Amino acid sequence: MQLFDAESSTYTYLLWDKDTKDAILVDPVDTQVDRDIDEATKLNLSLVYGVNTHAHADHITGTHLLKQKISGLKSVIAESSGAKADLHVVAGDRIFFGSRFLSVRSTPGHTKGCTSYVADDESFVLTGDTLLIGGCGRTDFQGGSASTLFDSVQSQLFSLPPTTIVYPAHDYKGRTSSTIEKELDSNPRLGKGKTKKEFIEIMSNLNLAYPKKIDVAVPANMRCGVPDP
Ligand SMILES: N[C@@H](CCC(=O)N[C@@H](CSS)C(=O)NCC(=O)O)C(=O)O
Ligand SMILES: [Fe+2]
Repeated sequence: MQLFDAESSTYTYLLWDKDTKDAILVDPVDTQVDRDIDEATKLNLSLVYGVNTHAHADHITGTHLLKQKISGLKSVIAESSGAKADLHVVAGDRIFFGSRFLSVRSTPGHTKGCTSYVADDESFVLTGDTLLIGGCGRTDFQGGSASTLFDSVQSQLFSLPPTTIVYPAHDYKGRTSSTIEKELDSNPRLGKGKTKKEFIEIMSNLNLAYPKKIDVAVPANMRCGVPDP
């Protein structure tokens, strides 16, 4: 299930095993944790993990609040993020919920710890801010690198089956999903025909304002969403 936070344009994903009802939330937002828990409760699910694709810069993750509200729930993030969590994952790991799992792919570039999570049957991939619909995450802070992001997308995401559905952590234009094929064919920043040199040039001329909450969000997210003491 895809859930949306309008303030930060963030997509949160609720995934579950339909037999065991074990469930996980990927990229929960602090202000939406009660909504997320309500959705899980309505479906009689048991939340086992709160997973982040990276230490977000634009909002505080909901993993800290989820841990406070759901007994036994564990937070998860990539070891390479340097952020605190109960469980640190590396490329090739599997995050199980019931008999279903997500495979961990390391996709640095937007941040140095960015991770994408691929469904066990490769039917979809949660790309975080690495690959957005018709775009990609910015590379101008948190150890970002356009060269690294280009390599991550080419090697770790464009190698997935063309039919794999792309579910990003954000969209700012109301779009909900894409596919690997569509992004390969027509992503204007790094789709077919775009060289790494062209991509680096594009990324160095985005001229985006810094996220409004960056100074609060990044330190909190490095503590798994614990707000400033
Ligand atoms: N205006 C928003 C922040 C928008 C932004 O910078 N988005 C990030 C993803 S959140 S770290 C991004 O990578 N955008 C790429 C793009 O091309 O838009 C705010 O103030 O929070
Ligand atoms: Fe981000």
